[in-house]
Amino acid sequence: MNKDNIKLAIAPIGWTNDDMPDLGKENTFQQCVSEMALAGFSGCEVGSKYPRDVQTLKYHLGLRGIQICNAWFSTFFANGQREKTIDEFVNHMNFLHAMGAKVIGCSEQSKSIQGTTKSLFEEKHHFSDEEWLLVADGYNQLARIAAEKGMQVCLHHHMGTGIQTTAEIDRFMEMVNDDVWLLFDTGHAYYSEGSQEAMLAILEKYLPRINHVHLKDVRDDVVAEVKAKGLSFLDGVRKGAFTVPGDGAIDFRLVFKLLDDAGYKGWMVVEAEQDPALANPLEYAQKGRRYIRETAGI
Ligand SMILES: O=C1C[C@@H](O)[C@H](O)[C@@H](O)C1=O
Ligand SMILES: [Co+2]
Repeated sequence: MNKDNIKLAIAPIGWTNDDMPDLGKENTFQQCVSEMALAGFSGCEVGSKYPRDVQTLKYHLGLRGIQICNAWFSTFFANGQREKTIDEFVNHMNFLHAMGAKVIGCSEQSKSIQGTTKSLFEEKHHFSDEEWLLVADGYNQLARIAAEKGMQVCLHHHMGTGIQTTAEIDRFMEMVNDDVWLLFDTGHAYYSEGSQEAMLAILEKYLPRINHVHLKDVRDDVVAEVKAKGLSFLDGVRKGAFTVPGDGAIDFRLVFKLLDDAGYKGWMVVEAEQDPALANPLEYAQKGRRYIRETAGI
């Protein structure tokens, strides 16, 4: 890949899991960001253990040559919580802006089952026409607010949410304005659609609308178990559904080629939540970094 176009980051969720804070609770913020730098990354997203004071966070990241590229934001438009979502979004955006990030990765969490014990493949919510209108209108509004700060909003399609499948991503992207972008997550696309081809089809279709990329690999045998036993999203994470690029079923050479051919400019973030007691975060960060060097040439 063209190394002038790409910056490589890693998500802190491999050290301490924000969805299940008991996973990796022993890992400290400073250990996490030191190991990110040691593994060869120059950026990261924001985890629950990070200091939220801008000066303190900049100080610790500056020591290690790490930049903040994005932080997850949950929206609740379909639930009718428009004003509350927008108020919280403005605070979140201002924090990210102060940290120098350019994108704000959002996930529509109304009726999401990602943090519940519900069966991932059997009990997911499907938005009604009315809910879709609320979501699209809300995201158009967030994009307008972000543009005033010179920032961009992107939607994180996610397992267990109302915007998970190819059809749901299509519907969302058709309904929103062109200044709402897509955060493409390889792992969630593969997990949802069940094949490399379907995952790549989403990437190819939305290349001009993708402004942030999460690189997650998937272990097929764990996904099969989640399906067969009717397990939840979090059960799957604990069992190791996700891992770093090069350690699962996805052939990332095709992902990198599509992005490179399209002239993608921006961050690629290794994001591989699994149990840190089973997958040493530094070891896996190094493994993912090595694979990217060998396959993307960066
Ligand atoms: O971007 C993400 C953030 C996490 O909190 C989430 O559950 C994970 O799967 C993901 O893709
Ligand atoms: Co992600």
